[in-house]
Amino acid sequence: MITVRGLARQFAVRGRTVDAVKGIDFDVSAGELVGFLGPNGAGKTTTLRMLTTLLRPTGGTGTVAGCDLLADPQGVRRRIGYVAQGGSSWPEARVAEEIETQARLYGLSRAEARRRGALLADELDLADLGQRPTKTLSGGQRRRLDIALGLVHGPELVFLDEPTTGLDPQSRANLWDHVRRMRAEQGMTVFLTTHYLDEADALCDRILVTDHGTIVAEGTPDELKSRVAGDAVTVEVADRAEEAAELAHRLPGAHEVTVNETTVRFRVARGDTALPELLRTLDAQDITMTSVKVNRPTLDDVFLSLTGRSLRDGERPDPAVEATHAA
Ligand SMILES: Nc1ncnc2c1ncn2[C@@H]1O[C@H](COP(=O)(O)OP(=O)(O)OP(=O)(O)O)[C@@H](O)[C@H]1O
Repeated sequence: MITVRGLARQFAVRGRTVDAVKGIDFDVSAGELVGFLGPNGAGKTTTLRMLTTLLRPTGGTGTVAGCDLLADPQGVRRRIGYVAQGGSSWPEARVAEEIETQARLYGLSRAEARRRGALLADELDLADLGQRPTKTLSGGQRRRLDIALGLVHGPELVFLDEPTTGLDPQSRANLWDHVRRMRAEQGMTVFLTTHYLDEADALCDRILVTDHGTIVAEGTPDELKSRVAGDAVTVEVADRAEEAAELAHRLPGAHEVTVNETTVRFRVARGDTALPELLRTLDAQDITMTSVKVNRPTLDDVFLSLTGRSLRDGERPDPAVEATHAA
């Protein structure tokens, strides 16, 4: 459904070149729900705008929904849905009217637009809001309307740009349910960008992890997590942390042992089975353990091990580039 090879985009910013996307390759099969995960500024939106033909690549080739990205952008546009970050509804229009109007813009007959609008409103819990002006909707309702508008012409492939940014946890979980159901019922292919690890984990069949304009890893959430070797164990001791770390180091399979003041951290294949032994050895040496925590690997650990940074750090954008955006 999507094939890209060497896809690249450069921007000229104040006499210098920004490589927003640096020649990426990937494939998405029909019916897959794929997440494009990365921190702010990684190149997610730029990639999405190229795939939806809103931005011309400066390098590479691609086929989207069976049409060549460069030779047949109109064919691509006809076959896809795109839900941008900011949404695309007219503030004064009523919800039902807005869905129908956009369906008509895609060439559906009035009857078909009405039928399709009612179906989507039903599926996305918008049926009771049909007469409300779109400007009065809550964040979650508005995102559901945005998605209805992106799907109104029955696309085989839909792109969602950070669909749940700014929503509360309840609305996010609700929206995930809707996306899953619509995918299951309509057999669509979904490609979404996100910087939420839990979203990628809960929703996606497969994840492409991106950073600084390149793809640094890809796989199912479980495959990616299994790349990080073992559980993360964090032990607090009353004192003598260096000695505790030495003892932790001797546990079978323990690795990446670090000490920070009274905290000892390490990784081990099974944290739950390693702990009783650690407790015994600490006890035998009269070292008091005050707390302990075992964490299963997360996608953030994957990102950290691949890039040396946490996705949660929230990188500061490049000020020169930001200034250009604002201008
Ligand atoms: N029109 C533009 N002109 C100049 N630089 C740009 C432009 N659009 C994006 N960039 C730069 O390209 C890089 C990638 O930006 P992009 O918006 O694709 O990242 P992102 O991963 O979508 O981030 P976010 O999660 O914040 O939306 C950033 O350094 C950004 O500042």
